Amino acid sequence: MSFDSLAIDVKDLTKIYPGAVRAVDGVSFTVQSGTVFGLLGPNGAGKSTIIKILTTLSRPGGGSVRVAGVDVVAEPGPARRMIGCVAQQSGVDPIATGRENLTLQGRLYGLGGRRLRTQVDDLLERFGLSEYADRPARACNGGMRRRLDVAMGLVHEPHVLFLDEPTTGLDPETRKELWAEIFGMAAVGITVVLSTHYLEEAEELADTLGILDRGKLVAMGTPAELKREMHGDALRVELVEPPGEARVRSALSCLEGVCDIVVAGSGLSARIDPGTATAPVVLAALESAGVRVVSLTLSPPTIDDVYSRHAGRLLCGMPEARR
Ligand SMILES: Nc1ncnc2c1ncn2[C@@H]1O[C@H](COP(=O)(O)OP(=O)(O)OP(=O)(O)O)[C@@H](O)[C@H]1O
Repeated sequence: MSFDSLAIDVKDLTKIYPGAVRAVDGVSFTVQSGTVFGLLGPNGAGKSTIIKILTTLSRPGGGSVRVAGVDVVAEPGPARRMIGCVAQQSGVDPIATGRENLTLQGRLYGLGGRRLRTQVDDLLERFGLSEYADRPARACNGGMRRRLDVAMGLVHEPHVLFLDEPTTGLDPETRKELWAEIFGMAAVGITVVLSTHYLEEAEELADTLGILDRGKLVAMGTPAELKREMHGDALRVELVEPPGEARVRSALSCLEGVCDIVVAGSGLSARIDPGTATAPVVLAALESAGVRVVSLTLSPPTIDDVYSRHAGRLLCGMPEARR
């Protein structure tokens, strides 16, 4: 398949760090051009390592990676021209103006002359940065600086743009504006690879999601496909007091159609199938075990349920991921 349709092709990717840390353990996936791919996973799952390999900043231990048709290990130089990268840490020079930051970035890619000037002007306007064109970037607030970062990632017109947690720390309005930009990029054929801790953002933006856990790709599909794979309904129960996990598990784990039991404080969640028939059975079992219930809700699976199913062991390690 040509890179016109396949922007990323990763086969059996492995990276082992000293100390036998299998940061990436046999990961394979493809991303179609002009789509948004969201990479999710708890801390330490291997997201950054994969992004570093795909952007030529780290060499894989094994496997192959092609970005826009270019083998990133054999041809890192040409690969770099195909990709833009917006790291978590801002790459903006606070002393340089918005225009100087963009121009310098373009020069690093060998651009110059009228083409670069036009490109810089277009980006300043498109990202609402005209006001900062001739002012030092330190005058930008956090949201503006992030926009400038993203604009810098686009200055050489890459085929694939990598965004590592692009909206962390942004207010909701600025976050939504950046989402609109990301949709716009995909609409003009740029492939976007996004790593995020915000499940809502991943669901909203990504055409396809990959969920990583301990270096392995444990699930991949469109948000709708991933939710469909979850049978039954999500049950959420608010309890009068924290019940003790062992007590809840011994009451529920023998019931047919109940799985994925998670107890957190005075909250209990589980997957039940079939939903409406099993909910009364769960209530009765909790009551018999002396666990008092305040309320119970039943809902179709959400992306949070998908995530906790595949990578739930560390959900409490990334509380900001919950909506
Ligand atoms: N340079 C390194 N040397 C040794 N181990 C490393 C190195 N970089 C990452 N690791 C380990 O590799 C594993 C994957 O780390 P990675 O940073 O890729 O995960 P992540 O999913 O990006 O996590 P986070 O969301 O916290 O950034 C972790 O166990 C991490 O401790």
